[in-house]
Amino acid sequence: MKVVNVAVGIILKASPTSGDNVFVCRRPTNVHQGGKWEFPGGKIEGGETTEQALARELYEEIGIEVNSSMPLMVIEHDYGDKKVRLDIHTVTDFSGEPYGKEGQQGKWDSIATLNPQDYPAANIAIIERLQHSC
Ligand SMILES: Nc1nc2c([nH]c(=O)n2[C@@H]2O[C@H](COP(=O)(O)OP(=O)(O)OP(=O)(O)O)[C@@H](O)[C@H]2O)c(=O)[nH]1
Ligand SMILES: [Mg+2]
Repeated sequence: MKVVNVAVGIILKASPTSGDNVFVCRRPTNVHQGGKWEFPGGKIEGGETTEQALARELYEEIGIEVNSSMPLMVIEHDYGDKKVRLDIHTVTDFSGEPYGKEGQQGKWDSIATLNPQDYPAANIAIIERLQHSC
């Protein structure tokens, strides 16, 4: 099965006033892993670098402009119906206020209390990594 390459952004608030420090979105019900929460991002298109895809997807999906990003980890996961390779980057330096630009739900949430069950299975390792470093 072909692997789908995906750029994923962990959008971190520089100085959170409450515990809410990461921006997450809800996947529409009619798509792969629909209804689950996710870190915004999407498929890397032919000819794009991961950084270019990340910047494009984050502008399209949540309306922010990425100024810089840092590679965090890569996860490969086989869902049975689909194989994905997630190239995950943290983004702390961006312009604009993120929102669900495609009509999807979007919110700031607290890393410490993210529930992996609300996310696609590939995200369990991401959430563990984030929770162990905060
Ligand atoms: N964006 C995103 N995708 C994820 C995450 N975890 C995860 O398994 N995926 C999977 O990565 C794949 C591609 O992501 P996507 O559906 O956002 O791609 P996209 O924005 O280009 O969508 P489109 O092709 O409908 O425009 C999906 O199969 C999705 O289930 C995550 O945290 N964020
Ligand atoms: Mg997407």
